[in-house]
Amino acid sequence: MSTAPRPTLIPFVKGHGTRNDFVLVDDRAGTLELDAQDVRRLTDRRSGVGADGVIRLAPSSTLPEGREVLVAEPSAEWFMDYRNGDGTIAEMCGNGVRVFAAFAESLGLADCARAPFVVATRDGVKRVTRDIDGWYCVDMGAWRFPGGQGAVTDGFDARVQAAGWTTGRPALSVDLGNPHTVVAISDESELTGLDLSAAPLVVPVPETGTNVELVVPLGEHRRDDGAVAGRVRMRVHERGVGETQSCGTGACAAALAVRAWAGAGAPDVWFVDVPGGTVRVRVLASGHVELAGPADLVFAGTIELSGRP
Ligand SMILES: N[C@@H](CCC[C@H](N)C(=O)O)C(=O)O
Repeated sequence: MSTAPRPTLIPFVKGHGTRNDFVLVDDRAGTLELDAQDVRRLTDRRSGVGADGVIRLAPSSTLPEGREVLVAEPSAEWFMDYRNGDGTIAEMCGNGVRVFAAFAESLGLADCARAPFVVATRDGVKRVTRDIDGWYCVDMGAWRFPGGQGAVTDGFDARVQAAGWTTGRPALSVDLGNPHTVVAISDESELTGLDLSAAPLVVPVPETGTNVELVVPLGEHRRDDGAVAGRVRMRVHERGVGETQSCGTGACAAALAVRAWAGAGAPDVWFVDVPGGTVRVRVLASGHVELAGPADLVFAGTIELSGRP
């Protein structure tokens, strides 16, 4: 075991995507070990930087999951090592991967307006581009309803009970690499008034936990280009974090669930309004789903990580 003291002054950049916020750490050397306690220290909103999660940028070759990705996609040089605020590891983060791309651009590792940036994640490869409005578009890959075709036919395979509800309501599980459970709320004032300070109960209890999206379908509208798009309002309680202002994989899950409930002929493009802004979800003919939205880097600093109890 090495006796060399690890560096305790960690430079970081703070970023967010529709106010889902992250501490970004540049570990191009691939030598920084962040444990769960470090993550909780970084994300603490009073004694740390404050964020929903931590994202470490590291060479894919330095992590087993990264090496696995490199076999299939040798250009996926950089790995998005995402951790929830409570220190747990999650497979994927949709807002995070956009912010990761903006961070990589700031380090000169990518130019998403010129060529897709190929990111290695625990959910495989994600390709990120930047459009003329400055939004980052991510091919999030394949998605599925774990309840199978039955879930699509019946529309539901689970029940969710939020605080104040006397009983569970029908919900749909959606797998975006990480787990989601989507429940529809009929009116916006009920959604606004919901107490999400505790995780809603989900039955059957998901083995590895779940992110819960509470959504109000807002109907469909014709856009200027003639295409029809759907709109959804959403609040989310994230596994390993609590209520957040936005969740990119959650927005994809919400759009996919509402589209399935709407039945044949439902639009492929959905705008998802979250407390922190709006993102766009597009269901692609390839069977993949695309997430688009802003990504902002807001400040940089250095934080002391020593003095662990
Ligand atoms: N905010 C993220 C999702 C982060 C991971 C999630 N909390 C989980 O544990 O699965 C997003 O934008 O997708």
